[in-house]
Formats: sequence, structure tokens, C-alpha cells
Amino acid sequence: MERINRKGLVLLGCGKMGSAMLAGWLARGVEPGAVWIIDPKPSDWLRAQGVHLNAELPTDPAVVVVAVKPQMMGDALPALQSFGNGATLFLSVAAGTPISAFAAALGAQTPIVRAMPNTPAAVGRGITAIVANDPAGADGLALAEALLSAVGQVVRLEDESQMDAVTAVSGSGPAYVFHLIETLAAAGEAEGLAPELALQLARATVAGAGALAENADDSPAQLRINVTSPNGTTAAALEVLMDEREGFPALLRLAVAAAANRSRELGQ
Ligand SMILES: NC(=O)C1=CN([C@@H]2O[C@H](COP(=O)(O)OP(=O)(O)OC[C@H]3O[C@@H](n4cnc5c(N)ncnc54)[C@H](O)[C@@H]3O)[C@@H](O)[C@H]2O)C=CC1
Ligand SMILES: O=C(O)[C@@H]1CCC=N1
Repeated sequence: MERINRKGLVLLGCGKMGSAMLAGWLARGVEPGAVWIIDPKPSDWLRAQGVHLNAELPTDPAVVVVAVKPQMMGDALPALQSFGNGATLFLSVAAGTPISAFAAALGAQTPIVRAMPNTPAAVGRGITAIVANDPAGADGLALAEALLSAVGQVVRLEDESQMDAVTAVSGSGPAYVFHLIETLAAAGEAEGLAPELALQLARATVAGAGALAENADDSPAQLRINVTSPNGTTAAALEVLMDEREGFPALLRLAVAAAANRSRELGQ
């Protein structure tokens, strides 16, 4: 973070993802005075952080982080063109937008890292996949990894083409899990539980199972088997859920494919 504090970090777009990352950086020792935010609608939280807000930018920042919606990229990038083709690293978390789109807008020699984080970053439990172009090199990847590891795990991809599948699994994945909590609670209500109790049970079950899956030596499959008594209640439920044509596997396969396809469309 020393290089950031010396040369500065510019963050374009400080909504859900931008705020989660900024909170992690500030907690890791990035000084508020080294951060410049560009966002037309800053939140109250952001205003209280002591960062430069929509102010004149430093001439040679260490990194420009791009966290606007892919659809806003065309409007937003021209303001950053002066940082292209130089030493400034561009780090984008935008879904779908390929490295080639940034290189076209900013110059072919611009160091660019494309990343896909997820919202558990807000509690330091995210996972981010990263991939870089040649001008970014090992140094750019290391800086991106240092920044993103402030909000969780980081994995490096071998090829940018993996990004659509990554987006569909871990980028969008938290939404599938939140929906699981919602629908598990609703099913509990349908079995006669009060709404608050059903939600408490569903939320704690998903959080607890997630923690167990993360920390146990057993595979998720073994952990599932550990819950399943012969001819018991879990076996009855899994017979429905694991149905090959209509169960979870087929449904998630379709959902993840839809997300990956949308990611590819965004990149057109
Ligand atoms: N929300 C998520 O789960 C994830 C989002 N992403 C990516 O992160 C990016 C941001 O998404 P969110 O934070 O969810 O969106 P958001 O809507 O919460 O934040 C976007 C921010 O950009 C600002 N903005 C709009 N136009 C701008 C402009 N011209 N210049 C500067 N700032 C501008 C908005 O005021 C807003 O604060 C997207 O590209 C998305 O694909 C990536 C992984 C996960
Ligand atoms: O829904 C989206 O497009 C973004 C990317 C991954 C999660 N949210």
C-alpha cells in the first residue's frame, strides 16, 4: 500500500462494489488523502471517509480502479484517457467488459487488470478472480492482488476467456445463495413456521453450512452425506432436489449458463 499512499488511487464509481473495496483499503492502511473518488452520487458513508471527492485528480496515480456499470463505461472512460499508455495501472471490476475495450479506449500500452469480485467483499469474505494484459505484467498483477486481498481471497486466471464462467459462479453466486435463504424460509413458512423464525433458521443454516464447507477437511459431497441418515428426512428432500431433470443440478446448470451468456453479451 506504500505505492498507493505515495502516488494515489483513483476510484471511478463508488457504489456497492467500490464502497466494499474502499472500506477494505482504508482498513489496510491506505490513507484517505491518497484516494480520489469520481462519482456523481456519493453516499453519506463515502462523504464521511475524508477522501477527495470529485476533485482535481493527481497527474500520475499508481492505480485507477473502474467500478461503474458496464453500460456507463462509454460515458465514464474518456475522463481517464490522460492516464492511458503510462505507468498507471487500470483495475476494472466491471462484468463483461473485456481488456480489449479498455485498451481501445485508453491505449494499447495501458497496464490493465480485469477482476471479478463479489459482494461478500463488504465483510472481508469476497473472492476475486484476476487476469492481466502484457503491459501490466507481474508487477500489475501483484498490485491488483494486494488491493483485492484487502477484501478476501484472490485467484489468478490463466486466460481471460474464463471470466464469463467465473462471473456466473462467484460474481453472481452470492445472489443464488441469498435466494436460497429466501426460498428456504418461504418453504418453512409453508410448513407452518412463523416468518421471523423461518428466516432465522434459514439464514443461520446457510451461514453455518457455508462456514463448515469452508473449514472442514471433508468435501461438500461428504458433508452432505454426513447429514443424510438412511431413509431419514434429508434423504426424502434430496430425492427431490437431486432429480436429474428437474432438480438443483439441472436448474443451476441453466442459471449459471444464463449468467455466463449475459457476461459474453455484455462484452460484445
Ligand atoms: N454488485 C455486484 O455483486 C458486483 C458488481 N460488479 C461490477 O461492479 C461494477 C459496479 O457495480 P455495483 O457497485 O454493483 O453498482 P452500483 O450501481 O452500486 O455502483 C455504480 C456507481 O457508479 C456511479 N456512477 C455512475 N455513472 C458514473 C460516471 N459516469 N462516473 C463515475 N461514477 C459513476 C454511480 O453513482 C454508483 O455509485 C459493475 O461494473 C459490476 O459489473 C462485479 C462483481 C460483483
Ligand atoms: O449482475 C451483474 O451483472 C454483476 C456482475 C456480477 C454480480 N453482479
